[in-house]
Amino acid sequence: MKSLREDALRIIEDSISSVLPEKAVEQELKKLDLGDKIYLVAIGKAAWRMAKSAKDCLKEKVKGGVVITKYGHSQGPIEGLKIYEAGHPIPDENTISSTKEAVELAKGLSKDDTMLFLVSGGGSALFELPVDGVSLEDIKNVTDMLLRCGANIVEINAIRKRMSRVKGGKFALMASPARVYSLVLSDVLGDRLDSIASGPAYPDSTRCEDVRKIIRKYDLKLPKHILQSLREETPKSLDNVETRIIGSVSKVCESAKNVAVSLGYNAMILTTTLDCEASEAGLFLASIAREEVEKERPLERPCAIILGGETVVHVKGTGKGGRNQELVLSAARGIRNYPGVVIASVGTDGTDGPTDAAGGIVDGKTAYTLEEAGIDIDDALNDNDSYHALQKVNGLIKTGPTGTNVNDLIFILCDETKVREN
Ligand SMILES: Nc1ncnc2c1ncn2[C@@H]1O[C@H](COP(=O)(O)OP(=O)(O)OP(=O)(O)O)[C@@H](O)[C@H]1O
Ligand SMILES: O=C(O)[C@H](O)CO
Ligand SMILES: [Mg+2]
Repeated sequence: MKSLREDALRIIEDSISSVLPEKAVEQELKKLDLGDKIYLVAIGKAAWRMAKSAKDCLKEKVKGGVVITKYGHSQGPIEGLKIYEAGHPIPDENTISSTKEAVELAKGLSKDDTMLFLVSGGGSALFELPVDGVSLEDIKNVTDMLLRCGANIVEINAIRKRMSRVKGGKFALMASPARVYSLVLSDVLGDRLDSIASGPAYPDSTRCEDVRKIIRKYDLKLPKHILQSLREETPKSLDNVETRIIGSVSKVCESAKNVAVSLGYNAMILTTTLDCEASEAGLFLASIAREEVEKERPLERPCAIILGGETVVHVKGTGKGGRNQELVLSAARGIRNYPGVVIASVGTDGTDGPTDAAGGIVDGKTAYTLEEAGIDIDDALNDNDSYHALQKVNGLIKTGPTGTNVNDLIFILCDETKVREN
């Protein structure tokens, strides 16, 4: 063990590195025998990096492929693969033209071929070919409406799947009789495989009646021809697909736990689906930390209590910040004068809200130091200005873009300092 802060930063660095797409793809491919006629399709924000790693591992066994990622996310040519960039979060013409290439490739496969399908978050916007009677313009309009209405990703994607010829398991059907191996980097809490990138190669668990409920719940005003497309049911089973999750918030949490144990902490994972309001989560974490110091539970100290998830912020102020920064700033109020406690929270993609920080870190001195500097934490939270407050107390964590995206890692570290200081 070093200082709580140093250990916290080490836990963050090592656990994020365990879910970098390159490493995760390589580790999984080493375990699989995909034959020597492999065709690759990669979609999502991590598509280029996943495809590069796969090509480096499988070399000339890869006979061709298509990579579709967000503008600015590809890093040059990969031999033998076609690389495309397209619109995100709203699809555009390039989404359609590059998806057509992937569809042509899939339809041309025979039973001796294998498709390696690499999936990451953002895939819903980047991989799209509308069903007959639905235009790109329709897809753009409905996507915009869905992103604004407050529906969650499972609900949004239940609708997108039905307007699409490739989502909701339909892409895997096109590749039949070839086998499809799908490696997935999850950005959906609970790792619902049919929701991640709208599950192009996974049986859909949502039904048309769910879609009707979602339309009513958010009072969506959709044109008749769109409603018509939403009546078509999606595949409920696929017999040519195998799927592995190679990165997720659960994996980051497991890895954080292992690093904490190796540094000498007793460690546990409390949840991997934290999804409440960020400032409430901060207060809750602070109360757990106090329980540790005062009552030595749930773990014996020194200890690490680890959570994964994605909290939400209803932005009302005009300040600068992100959900992770807001969570720890809120927590600082509850661990005031507890010297043996640190609470940290980071987005694994290295970006927390519209800021250059990945998240934040606070300890028992943070609240006091802010007061000395004339900053009121409640005022800062009300103005959603966590960035500037944390900046004053060396509380920002900056990693730069990490190249992965598997939600957020949040944890408490407690050492054996017995008492609360006054
Ligand atoms: N001043 C602020 N304080 C706190 N949170 C904010 C502030 N401004 C924006 N946000 C939050 O930041 C969120 C966007 O953050 P971020 O870019 O990390 O998104 P994301 O959900 O991680 O998306 P992606 O999947 O593209 O990584 C918004 O949903 C909003 O709630
Ligand atoms: O692309 C999507 O649908 C989201 O990123 C969830 O995977
Ligand atoms: Mg993010």
